[in-house]
Amino acid sequence: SVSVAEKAGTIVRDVFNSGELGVVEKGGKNDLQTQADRSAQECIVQSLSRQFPKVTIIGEEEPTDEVVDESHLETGLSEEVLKAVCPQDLQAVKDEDVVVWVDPLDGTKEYTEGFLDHVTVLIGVAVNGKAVAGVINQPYYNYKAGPGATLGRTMWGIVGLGAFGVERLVPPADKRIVTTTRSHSNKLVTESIEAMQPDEVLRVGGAGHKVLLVIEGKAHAYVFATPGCKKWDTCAPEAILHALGGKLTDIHGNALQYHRDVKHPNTGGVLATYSDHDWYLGRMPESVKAAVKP
Ligand SMILES: Nc1ncnc2c1ncn2[C@@H]1O[C@H](COP(=O)(O)O)[C@@H](O)[C@H]1OP(=O)(O)O
Ligand SMILES: [Mg+2]
Ligand SMILES: [Mg+2]
Ligand SMILES: [Mg+2]
Repeated sequence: SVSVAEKAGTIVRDVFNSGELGVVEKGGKNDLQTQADRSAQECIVQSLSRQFPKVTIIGEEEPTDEVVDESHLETGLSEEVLKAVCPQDLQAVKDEDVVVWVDPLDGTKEYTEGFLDHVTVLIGVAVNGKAVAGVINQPYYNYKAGPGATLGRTMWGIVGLGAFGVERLVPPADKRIVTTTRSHSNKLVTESIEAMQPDEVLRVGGAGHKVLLVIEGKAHAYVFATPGCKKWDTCAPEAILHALGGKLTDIHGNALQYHRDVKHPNTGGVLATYSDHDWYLGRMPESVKAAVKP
C-alpha cells in the first residue's frame, strides 16, 4: 500500500498538470469526482486486488467499465516497509480477514479549487473491524516551498509498531486550536466548534489533512460533528494517529468500526485529538449529540 499510494499520488499530480480535471458532480457541488479520483482509485484497487485477491477492498468511487490502464498499476514493494517487523498480534492475520478502505483522493473539492496541500491519498487497513494500519500520501506537500523542494511525501503506520514519514509535534500550550471542514460546514459543525472555545479555527479540506494537522501539532483537535465523512476518510488517518498515541472516535467517544459490511458513513461524526479527548467530548452540546447519532 505504501508504494501503491505513492504511485496514486503521481497520478493525482499528472491529472492536475494535464489541466483536464474531468469534474463530475456525484451529489451536488460539494460532492465532486475528478479524473484524478477515478484514475487513482483504479491504480490502488487494481494494484492491490491483483496481488491480494482474497483481501476485501472498498473504495470511495464506483468502478468504471473502462479498460484498465496498465501504466497506472504498481507492483513494487517498499523496502522500508519490508524491513519492519510486524507486531505479534498481526502476524497470523489471514488475507480473508483484511478489509482495505481506499480514498483515492481526499479533499476533492479543495483539489478543484487549487488548495493542493489539503489533498491526500488514503489507504487504510482494518482487521476484525479495527483500523490497524494506514498509509497517507500527500502529493503536494511542500508545493509552496519553491522549485528546489521535494514535492510530496508518504506516511505510514501500524498500531503497535509506530508511524514513519511523519513526526509527532506538540501544539502551542498557551492556546486552543481546532481544525474543521471548510467546504461541508453546517449549523451542527458551527455550534460544536463554538462550544470548544477555540482561540483559533483552521477551516481546511480533507480528513487525512486534518488528522495530519493534529499529529504535527498545528491543531489540538479535529472536530466534525456531522455525518459526511465515510470509513475511507478515517481508516488510514485513524491507524496512523493511533500508532503515534493519539485518539480518533465519533463525537460520543465510540470507536469507529471498519468491518466489510459496516455502513459507510461515519454517522456519529469525528473527533481526533492527542490529549484531552474527554474534555472535547464533555463540551459537545447535548443538542448536537442528539442530532449526530452513531
Ligand atoms: N457532505 C459530504 N459529502 C461528501 N463527502 C464528504 C462530505 N463531508 C465530508 N466528506 C468527505 O470527507 C472529507 C473531509 O471533509 P471536509 O474536507 O469537509 O472536512 C472530504 O474531503 C470528503 O472526502 P472526499 O474529498 O474524498 O470526497
Ligand atoms: Mg468524494
Ligand atoms: Mg475523502
Ligand atoms: Mg475521495
